[in-house]
Amino acid sequence: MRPDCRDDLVRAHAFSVAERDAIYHAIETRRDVRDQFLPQPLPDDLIARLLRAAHHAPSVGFMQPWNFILVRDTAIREKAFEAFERANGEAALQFEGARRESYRSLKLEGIRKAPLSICITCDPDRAGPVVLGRTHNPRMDAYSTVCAVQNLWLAARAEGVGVGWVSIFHDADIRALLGIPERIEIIAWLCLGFVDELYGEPELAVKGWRQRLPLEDLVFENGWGQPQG
Ligand SMILES: Cc1cc2c(cc1C)N(C[C@H](O)[C@H](O)[C@H](O)COP(=O)(O)O)c1[nH]c(=O)[nH]c(=O)c1N2
Repeated sequence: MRPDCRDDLVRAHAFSVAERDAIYHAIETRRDVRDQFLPQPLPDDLIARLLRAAHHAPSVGFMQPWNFILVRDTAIREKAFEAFERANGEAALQFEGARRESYRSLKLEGIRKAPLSICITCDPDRAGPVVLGRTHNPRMDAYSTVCAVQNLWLAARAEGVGVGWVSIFHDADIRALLGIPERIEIIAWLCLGFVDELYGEPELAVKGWRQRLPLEDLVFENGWGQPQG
């Protein structure tokens, strides 16, 4: 056996079992939160840890294109909620009949209830016009910013903080509300706060909107549509 194939060497960089389990626990119990927010403000040191987690996300060419706009102000959050309501009325009309009624019964934001919102943006110019890894796909900077969102979301789960992503807006409304320049892309509006409970499964699944797909149907091998052997 080659010495570098010894099991203890191959696994030298793995976490301990307890650490590994904690990571999977955070991943599997992370939830999108809409209605379970408590009003207590989040401590500054906790918010700093969440932002640090987000800032340690991978990014194309290490461009770190993100900014984080913290919105605690009640009047601004109220205006964001009004923007959501306008867009949500339009969204409901995309569905017909019972599905529309079902959509209307869902709560799809926690903007007013959560004590903190964070708008996460992407600056495409952060690292100059030519970015290592972005040349053939300009969306890579946005994808990087989404990685930051997910880091924050998982760290929040570990901290007992609920996060809800709200995307039912016209960008122009949020841009005007927060003074975001045209060249900056709005990636996410996140609602954050401590929670009184968390769903064990996605709320949309619990409420019958849509179920988790079987993983085996989504995994191919060596080509599109080829099931695993
Ligand atoms: C890009 C993006 C955008 C949105 C979301 C997610 C993501 C990734 N989600 C949350 C989404 O509904 C939720 O993640 C799924 O239903 C799965 O549930 P869990 O996140 O596992 O609880 C979401 N939820 C909601 O109530 N209103 C919204 O506008 C959005 N927008």
